[in-house]
Amino acid sequence: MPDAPPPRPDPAKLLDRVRRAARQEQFLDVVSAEEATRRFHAALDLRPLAAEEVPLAASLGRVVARTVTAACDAPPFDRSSVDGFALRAADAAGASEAAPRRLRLNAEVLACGVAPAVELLPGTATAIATGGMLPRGADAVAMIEWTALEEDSEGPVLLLKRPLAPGQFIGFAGSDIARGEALLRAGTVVTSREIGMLAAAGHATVPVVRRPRVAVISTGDELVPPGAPLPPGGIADSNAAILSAAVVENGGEPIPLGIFRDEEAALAGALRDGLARADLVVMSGGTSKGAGDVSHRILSRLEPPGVLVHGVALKPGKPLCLAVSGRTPVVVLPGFPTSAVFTFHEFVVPVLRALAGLPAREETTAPARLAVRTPSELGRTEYVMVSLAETADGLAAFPLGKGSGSVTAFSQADGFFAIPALDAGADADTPVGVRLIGGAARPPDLVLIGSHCVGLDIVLDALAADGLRARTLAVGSLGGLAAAKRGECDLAPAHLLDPASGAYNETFLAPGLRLVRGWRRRQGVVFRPGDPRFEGLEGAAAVRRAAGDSSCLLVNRNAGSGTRILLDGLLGGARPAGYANQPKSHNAVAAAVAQGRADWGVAIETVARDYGLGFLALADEHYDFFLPEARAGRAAVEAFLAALASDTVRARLAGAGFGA
Ligand SMILES: Nc1nc2c(c(=O)[nH]1)N[C@H]1C(S)=C(S)[C@@H](COP(=O)(O)OP(=O)(O)OC[C@H]3O[C@@H](n4cnc5c(N)ncnc54)[C@H](O)[C@@H]3O)O[C@H]1N2
Ligand code: MOO
Repeated sequence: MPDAPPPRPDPAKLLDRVRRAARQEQFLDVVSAEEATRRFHAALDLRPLAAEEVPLAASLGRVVARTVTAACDAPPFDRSSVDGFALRAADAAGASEAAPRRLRLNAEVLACGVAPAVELLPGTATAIATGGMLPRGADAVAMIEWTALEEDSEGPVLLLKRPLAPGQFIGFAGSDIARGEALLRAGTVVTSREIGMLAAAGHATVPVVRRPRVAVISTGDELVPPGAPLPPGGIADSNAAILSAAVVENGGEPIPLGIFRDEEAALAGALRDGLARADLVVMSGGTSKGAGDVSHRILSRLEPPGVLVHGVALKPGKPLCLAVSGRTPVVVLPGFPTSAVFTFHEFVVPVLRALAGLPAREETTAPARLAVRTPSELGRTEYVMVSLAETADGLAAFPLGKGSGSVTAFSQADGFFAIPALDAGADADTPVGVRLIGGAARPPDLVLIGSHCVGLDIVLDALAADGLRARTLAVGSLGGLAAAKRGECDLAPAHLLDPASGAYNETFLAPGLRLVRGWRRRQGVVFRPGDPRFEGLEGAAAVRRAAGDSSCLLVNRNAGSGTRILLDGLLGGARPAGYANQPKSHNAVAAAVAQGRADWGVAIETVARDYGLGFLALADEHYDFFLPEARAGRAAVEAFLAALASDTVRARLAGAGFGA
């Protein structure tokens, strides 16, 4: 875990934002998403790129550029479809077990790949294998099982015991594929099946649409390549990774140009490079800055028509910039990862697919009911990422509530719905149409809504090993309890302390709910190891001491959390320095202490250990599960309960620091 000092804001960026806000001119001209698309498409040539001929082996997933006709027949000649004897059907007329027809056997055996040399004359037969080429004169094949062989003075004789119809057991030339027939049409995506057909019809190569090359540029002084150590304030460049992969998913070929600082010459060079090598240039970051900033100055020097849109009335995605240099689209996506990927899918993917010759992406909308009231910003169409859960009355949509900066929202969401620009929000129970992302996924076997705990991953891993897929929605203990009461989940994990009784969870039980015991989590004071203000103290004493030391900065927790209730109880009305800093998770508390932005806080022991922090125990909290009676009999719920009770899972929980 990082133990970095606090990130330093880029003063130039901040100043620029302040100036812009003061001038109230954030963007050139904020337009609707429809208008943005109209302007963009009007300036582009959206026909598929030119064709290129590629070897069959390289054609998988490519888009056929023009109609491909069969170069030869399949099968290429009339052939036998059984092992037996080629003959004339007329010679088999009236044949039976009792009165077999006698045919003279020709001195030729037509194995596969043998060109017949002997013409089949009336009254004769030629041995032929499955796939063998029919000799001239033959019009049917008798299965070997219907025949017997004899020898007379003139040589071998075939006894045929059944009559045959003309054409019987013959696969005629061109009956599967006829030479000149259209095999594949433009726009077909090549799969293994198409490749087999092309090979059979005599093609070693196939004409496909050239893949649009997309230059991907990340901008930002804070960015580092994924996996590289994060300096203070550093952020992994996830946009380039997700955008490059999405380019491939939509028929393009990414050209990752890397990370560029907000430095005019370097960025201008990267853009020139992108324009020279690619059919489309996608940059991300630095676009919400006002006129006069680096990317703005660079884009203003594009060939006409240049910048078409800067600012779209939607969320996420307001600062999107759409430009065209000559015929090449240049798009600057917002830096925030959810905004970047969302606007990429809305504005860039349709262009990319058109250039790649792919049909527009299929979109499925599922009707659902909004689970909780969701506020939204007036003046912008807001797209809300949601997870779906099945209930007795259809689907319930849970907003992920992670914001534009999230790197997980787009991959964890099942879809999104829109709140119109003129609404300030949508009430709970509003019917919404959820546009599904990534097609209609199989619904999970088990839905857990409530508080998250790393211990839960241990139980769910055991279920996954048995092929059961669980979905967890972290909405906090109270949110989970409400969802359980509404029947929206199978289990609601919670750690709710009743301050009056000191008991966990029990007193929150409601009719129709059952309480399943989970595990205990040790809560305690976290501090940087070696800090003499804490080392060696007992938990409650450390709280008292720190609360009385104004140089000792606290990181608190949000109201309503079990941890906050515990801490408030111990503080007995004291308000130590830092009390107003109230993040919503154990990890945020640990990160603040580890990075030196605070000196102490209260978190669970496993998290303290993960961040390499010192820990002084305060209390054991119970992490349990509310189970709606109506869901109790479900096989996946039974499996969860069995896993929870199993020795292996219990041992793993204990190993991770969770008590029985
Ligand atoms: N005072 C105002 N502040 C902001 C406004 C505003 O109107 N007034 N707009 C907000 C909106 S909306 C968005 S969206 C963001 C977008 O800002 P930028 O496009 O200028 O992006 P940056 O400032 O460069 O970065 C924002 C954020 O995203 C992270 N980032 C950037 N690139 C990447 C990358 N390649 N991989 C991962 N993460 C990336 C960056 O570190 C920042 O945290 O601005 C709001 N602010
Ligand atoms: O438009 Mo920004 O994308 O709201 O977050």
